[in-house]
This record gives sequence, structure tokens and C-alpha cells, in this order.
Amino acid sequence: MQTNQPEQLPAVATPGQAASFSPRNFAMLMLTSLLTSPGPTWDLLRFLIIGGFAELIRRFLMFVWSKLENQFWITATLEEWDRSYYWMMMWLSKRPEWTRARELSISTQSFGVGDIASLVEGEEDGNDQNKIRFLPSHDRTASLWYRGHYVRLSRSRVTEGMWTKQVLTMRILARDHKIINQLLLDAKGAWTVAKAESIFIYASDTRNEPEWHLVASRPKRPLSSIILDTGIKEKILDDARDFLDSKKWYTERGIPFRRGYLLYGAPGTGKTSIIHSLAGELGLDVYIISLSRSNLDDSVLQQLISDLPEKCIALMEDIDAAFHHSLNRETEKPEGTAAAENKEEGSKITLSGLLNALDGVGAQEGRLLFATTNRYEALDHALRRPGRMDVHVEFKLASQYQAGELFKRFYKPEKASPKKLLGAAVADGGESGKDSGYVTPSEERLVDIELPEDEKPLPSHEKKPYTTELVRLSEEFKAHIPDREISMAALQGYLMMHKGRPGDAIDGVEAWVQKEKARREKEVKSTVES
Ligand SMILES: Nc1ncnc2c1ncn2[C@@H]1O[C@H](COP(=O)(O)OP(=O)(O)OP(=O)(O)O)[C@@H](O)[C@H]1O
Repeated sequence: MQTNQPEQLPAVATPGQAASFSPRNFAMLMLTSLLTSPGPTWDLLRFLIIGGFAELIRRFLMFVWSKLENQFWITATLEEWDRSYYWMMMWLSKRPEWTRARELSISTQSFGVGDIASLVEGEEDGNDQNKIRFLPSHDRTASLWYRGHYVRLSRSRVTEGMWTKQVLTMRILARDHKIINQLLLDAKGAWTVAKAESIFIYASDTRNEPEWHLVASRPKRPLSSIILDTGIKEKILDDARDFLDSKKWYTERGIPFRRGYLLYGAPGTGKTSIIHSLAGELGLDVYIISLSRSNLDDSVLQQLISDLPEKCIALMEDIDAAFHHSLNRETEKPEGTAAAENKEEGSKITLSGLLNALDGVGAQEGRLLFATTNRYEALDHALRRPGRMDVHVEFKLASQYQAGELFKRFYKPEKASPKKLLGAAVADGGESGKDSGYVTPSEERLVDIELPEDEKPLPSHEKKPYTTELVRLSEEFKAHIPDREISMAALQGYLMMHKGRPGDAIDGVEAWVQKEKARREKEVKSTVES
């Protein structure tokens, strides 16, 4: 059979046919002879042509099928790190379907909102941080009904560079697009309710594409728990509120709608704490920009700042630390010094890069920037100037007033149940002394309701010194604290050593203060020397 092939081929170009030769005739002739002639080579070619044709038909049918499917299914893909992913995962974790599912994933993740877990049957409620949730399994398709629509869900892991992220794909059998909006709104609504009790903290991932990731959620810290001298926290809060309400005012005057706060002063005086507390009070998320990160450079910083959401708190802690010893254009460290070496290993951002990122064209509007530093004088004037840092607030070491308030807060009794508080005005009104949260003697007398036997007040000799006595003890305590020499963090640390024992805290305070002063002096001396 093989010997026949060479004899057939020349027939294509016989002199008689040469007159009607055209590329089309030639191709047809070749195709006909291929499909009809015998032999293994021709069999193979035939197979390839028929197979190719079949593949073409398959693809066409797939195309038609996907077009048809698209008419009836709405598909949405949600990627981890995006907020919508967390809304949906939290919403899904509360769906009853998973309690009956035969195949499911178990998670103790909180999806940013720690205290809203749907409890697994049999689990006791309480302060357990690891509440269990059921979720659809990875790489399996799960289904549920939502408002009369059939929904198919699949979770998968996608690897991009060094990171693996989860992707949730939702397909809803519906023609009207509104249903997906409704589902997202429901999920977002449930999440927002839970979020009302928390603040969300985002940090940047600069290893791959620079982008923001949700890294933690914290319970809101009441502003009254931050003890500062009269009026300071109210001043910051009012200013921030006023700014957030003034977008139109800024736009009309052509002033960039941004506000910067520089909180400076000794370590442990409440700079970071007040920022988190304000975030809770204003309902804003916190975006932490760590300027000292080794892989942060000017362009990455610029992108991160321009990617901030419209209303948020951008937090730059220890803003001076990014530039080794000083954030000052004039200060150049000689080659080979420890500082110069530090720069090699540390942040690659420059002062002009930071200034550009803060108020260049790409800088986000509407954001509140909070920067903290322990070294106000080391900051370049360009960075401190209004427009970049509009409000400068000094945080000083503890005054006697602050020490006394901290003492009262620390030893105040556990919050009484609402029933016990009926008729008792527990005032909470700022530095006037009302914001300490403890019950003053006159208020105490107002409690005059019939309590169940097991909740009856203790006889006076068993009563803990929490009211008038607490005030007296706090006066005694603060008398031992020298004004502006000890940080609030150090005072808090000392009281922690005497948790539940205010008397012991007073007895040991004098000796502790002397030790603390000596430690601080040593610390200051070694800083000056270095
Ligand atoms: N004014 C304050 N009122 C109540 N608690 C305070 C105050 N200052 C500090 N603390 C407590 O001390 C600890 C440290 O405070 P924080 O981190 O806010 O200080 P900081 O000024 O940011 O310090 P650093 O400059 O070292 O970052 C926290 O646990 C906080 O509760």
C-alpha cells in the first residue's frame, strides 16, 4: 500500500489539469485525495482533520451553552482581602444550611467581627474567642436558597506569587440582576450591625502588589477610658467631627479635603490609644502605614496612600523612626555610621517621597491622618507645617489629676446590671470628675429598689471600698505621684501588679515611684549619650 502513494501524487499536476489550476482547486484536490486514499499517514491525517472538526463543534456548543447559561445565571466572584468577601463569609457562617450539610468546613475565623458567631449546637455562650462556625467546603459546590432563588457556591484557593488567597464564587439562578445587589446588601447589613461594636484595622501588603488587607478587629475603646488633661480629647474629637462634616466647605474654597493630626510626646502617654478610641467614636477604620518597613519605597507609599478609602484614619506611628535618627532634610549621616547602615536595611522612603504622598495629586481626599512621634523636634518643618499636620497635640507624662482618675477607673466596681442601676445616675461627663464611671455617694443613695435575695447588697462590713472610699483612696494615691514624671502606661503597669488590691497599691507606691524615677533618669542619660 505504501508503494502506491508516490504514484498518485504526480497525478495532481498533470498537464491537462495545469490549465485550470488555482489554489482553491489544489486544496480541494489535496483534501479529497487525503480523505479517500488508503495508508497509515493518510489515516492519521484523516483522524486529525475529523478530530479538529469535532473539537470545533464542541467549542461552538460550549460557547452557545455558556451564552444560554449567562441568560439564566448571575455569577459573582469575591476575593479574600476585599470587604465584600468578609461580608459574605460572615453571612454564610450564620446560614442554617451548614448545620445540616454533609460536607462542610469548620472555621473559628471571626471575619473581622469577633462577637457575632452563630454558636454550634451544644457550645456554651461566653467569652470564648474561638467560637465555631460552619462554612461551605473548599473546592466543592454547595447550594442554598435565597429569597426563592437557587444559589450555588464554591470556595477555592488561588495562588498568586507567594500568597494564596481564597475566592468565593456565587452563582444565582435569576434573570434579574437586582437579586445579587439584595444579597450583598443583606450580607453587608448583617456585618455592619456586628461592626458597630468593633473597629477594623488594615495594614499594607507590600510584598506583591501593594494593597490593603484587613488584619484585625478590636472592640471599640470608650473615649472616657483615655484620661487626659481637661478638654484635650474633646478638642480632637470635635475637630475631627467638624472636618468630616465640612466636605462642601473645603470644596468651595479649593482647599484639599484632608486633615492631619500630629500627636507627640513621651512614650506611654496615650497617643496610640486615643487614635483607636477616636476611630470607634467616629466609626472609621484604621489604616496603618508602617514607614519603617524595609520593603516600603516612595512609589509603594504613594500607591498605598492613593488607595485609601475616602473616609478613614490613616495612622503613621513613630513617624520619625522611618528615617533612622531623624526626619529632617538637613540631617545627613556620614557614610559608614550606624545610622547610615540602618538606612540601608530600613525603609527606602525619602522625606520628599513622604511629603508628595501626603499631599500630592494622588493623595486621597477625606482622610484623617494621625501621626505619632516621641521626637517632635526631630521632624522636618515641611512635614509639621499646617496643611500636612494641621493639629499638633502634646501628650505629657501623667499629672496628679490623671493618676487619680486612672486609679478610680482601675478599681471601680464591675458594671452593675441595668436593674440595679434603676434610679442610680451613673454620670459620665468628662474631666469634671464625672467621667470616671464610679458611683458617687449621693448617687449611691438613689438605689432604692427591691432586689432578689441573691442580689441583695452585702452587709456594710463586707462591702468593698468602691465608692466614697474609692475616691478617698484615689486622693491618697495621687498625692504620692510626682507631677509629669511618670507615664500613664507605667502607672497602669504598676496598678496591674496590685489588681483588686487598691490598699496594697497605695502602700507600695512611694517605693515604686522612687524606683521608677531612677529608671527614667538612667534611660534619659543613656539616650543623651547615644
Ligand atoms: N492617657 C491615658 N489614659 C489611659 N490609659 C493610658 C493613657 N496613656 C497610656 N495609657 C495606657 O498605656 C498603654 C500604652 O499607651 P499608648 O500605646 O497609647 O501610648 P503611646 O503614647 O502611643 O506610646 P508610644 O509613644 O510608646 O507608642 C495602653 O495600655 C494605655 O491603655
